[in-house]
Amino acid sequence: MISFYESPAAQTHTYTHTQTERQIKGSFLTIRSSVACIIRSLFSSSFQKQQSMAMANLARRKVTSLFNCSSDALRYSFSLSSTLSRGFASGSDENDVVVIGGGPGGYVAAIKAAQLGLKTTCIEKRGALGGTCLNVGCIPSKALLHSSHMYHEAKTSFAKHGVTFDNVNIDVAAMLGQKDKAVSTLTKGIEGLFKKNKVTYVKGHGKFISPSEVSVDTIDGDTTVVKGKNIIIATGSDVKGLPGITIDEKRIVSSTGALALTEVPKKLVVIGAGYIGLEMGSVWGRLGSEVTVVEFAPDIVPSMDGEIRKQFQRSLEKQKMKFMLKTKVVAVDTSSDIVKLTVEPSAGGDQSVLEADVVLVSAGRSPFTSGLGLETIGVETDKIGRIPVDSKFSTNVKGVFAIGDVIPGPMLAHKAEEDGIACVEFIAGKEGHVDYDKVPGVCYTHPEVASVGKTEEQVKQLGIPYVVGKFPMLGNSRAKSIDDAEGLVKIIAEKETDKVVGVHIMCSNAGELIHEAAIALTYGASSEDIARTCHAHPTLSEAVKEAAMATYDKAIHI
Ligand SMILES: Cc1cc2nc3c(=O)[nH]c(=O)nc-3n(C[C@H](O)[C@H](O)[C@H](O)COP(=O)(O)OP(=O)(O)OC[C@H]3O[C@@H](n4cnc5c(N)ncnc54)[C@H](O)[C@@H]3O)c2cc1C
Ligand SMILES: NC(=O)c1ccc[n+]([C@@H]2O[C@H](COP(=O)([O-])OP(=O)(O)OC[C@H]3O[C@@H](n4cnc5c(N)ncnc54)[C@H](O)[C@@H]3O)[C@@H](O)[C@H]2O)c1
Repeated sequence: MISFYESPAAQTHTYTHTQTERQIKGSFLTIRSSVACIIRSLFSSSFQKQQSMAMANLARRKVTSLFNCSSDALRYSFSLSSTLSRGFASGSDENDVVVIGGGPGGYVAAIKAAQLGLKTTCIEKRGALGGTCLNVGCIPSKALLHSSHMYHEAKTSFAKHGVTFDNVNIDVAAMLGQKDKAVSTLTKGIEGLFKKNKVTYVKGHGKFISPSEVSVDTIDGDTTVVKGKNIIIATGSDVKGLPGITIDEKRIVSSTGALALTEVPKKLVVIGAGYIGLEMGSVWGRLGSEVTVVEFAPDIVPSMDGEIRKQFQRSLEKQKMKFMLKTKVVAVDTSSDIVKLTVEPSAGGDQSVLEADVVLVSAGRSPFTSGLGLETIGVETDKIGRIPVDSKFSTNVKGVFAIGDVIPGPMLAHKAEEDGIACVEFIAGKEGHVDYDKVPGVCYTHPEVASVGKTEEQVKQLGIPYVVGKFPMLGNSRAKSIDDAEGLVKIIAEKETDKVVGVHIMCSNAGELIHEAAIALTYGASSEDIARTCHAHPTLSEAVKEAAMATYDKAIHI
């Protein structure tokens, strides 16, 4: 399934003012240096002539992108109207901005609002800041992924490097303790940032009583009313349950329970081969569980580039993860010590029974707005519970905004943060900018899989003539030197202009490598721009450069 996301802020603002200015400036600089190069080349060696050709090509492309972005600049200038909905507070109890929810969307929005000089209060009910991401999501899962990877490496790879020991054991309690320490350090850190930036923090459940008032049942048992000229809903998402399956967080767990299992289950069945299923399946698989993943769709991670996905699945299978694709769970029996799951083909057919000690339900997440009082003030939701917003993150109710997992778009922490910053910039009468087409996604398995921009399937569907350049990690000297050379870099560029439209990387540290691609896409770079950027040796990043060379010309080391 191909999904195209449209960022609210990208609907009218593909580039911010400064980006546009930089692009224009960059284009003129490139043209100037190209002209200088051409003049020089008339008198110089063939090497310099080649350089001038490249610069001329660069200039040609930059001019094309200059025209593209000048139309954005034009749109930008037409839409430069102040968006401050109800003015700013002046010395009263009323806030300029109230944020409901202290996750990556909410806490970042609150800090940014305070930095912009707005009187700001953030309401969070769980008693700790950081939302799903810090408390039961990104951070604890990455802590366990790291710990389990170290254990797995110690068991399977250290000896190859000459590091041997008599026995390797896993202490699950210590592993969970390390994870909890990472979480509490980070959540307390955000409280510190609130103090530093003078954000008022109210601990409790918030509920609208009017478009400018939120009643809060505090965790101390009191009730208070927080008033705001602008209110941002950043209440995030919650686990999407499946009909007939009751999550008890012991034997039938959501990601939250899977992050806190006190023993390694002998058999783990994962429902849903998305990010959570594959990351948490990897954690417990590395620690010794037999992992079977049941996926409704024909493929794992349906949004991933098809070619990368195939290699990724093979890699996970080598790690002994089993997949039952095009399969659905139709019944779960928990009446005995072993959980029994009845499964059948997604399209219907013969049933079979799977046994498990623990079942992880990871079939997606739903926007969370329960008990928020949206109906009291008339904020609309769509048929799957998301809050639709306009290009400035405003809901259908004036002065009420929404960001992060609770609105349409990728359910990712960094996207929620970008939403938060852009939303308060709009509230403050400035320009905000988020482009959902350039939000990187990373699956933190081993190898990691990271991508930004369009998949080959999407480019085909859009009918864009394209070229592909690939480079296998086997040809990368750093990957070989550390004996971790699984995977590849794949770059997709427009055939006519060489502009990069998608980058997909599978290798260890792909989640770090992807950001040079994100910058390339943001600045409208060509594959030649990436290839002609000097990359340090020996680094995994050289594989990105080589894939770029393979896109517009030829790679060297393959
Ligand atoms: C296991 C797991 C791993 C993940 N890993 C990653 C990852 O590696 N990278 C990534 O980018 N994303 C990851 N995600 C997704 C990421 O956690 C979310 O996209 C992100 O947290 C969304 O941020 P948010 O601010 O919109 O909402 P949330 O983080 O969900 O925060 C919303 C907050 O609002 C509070 N709240 C709700 N209602 C009220 C109310 N009425 N009053 C007061 N407070 C309220 C909630 O308690 C919550 O703390 C992961 C998710 C899970 C579950
Ligand atoms: N590394 C990361 O960035 C990261 C990590 C974890 C979670 N997340 C975010 O959290 C959200 C939730 O993650 P998730 O993995 O639960 O959702 P997901 O949407 O990534 O994957 C859910 C999977 O479950 C499958 N599915 C749905 N119903 C099913 C059924 N009845 N039986 C079998 N399979 C079924 C879907 O086809 C899909 O492949 C995602 O939006 C993701 O972006 C991100």
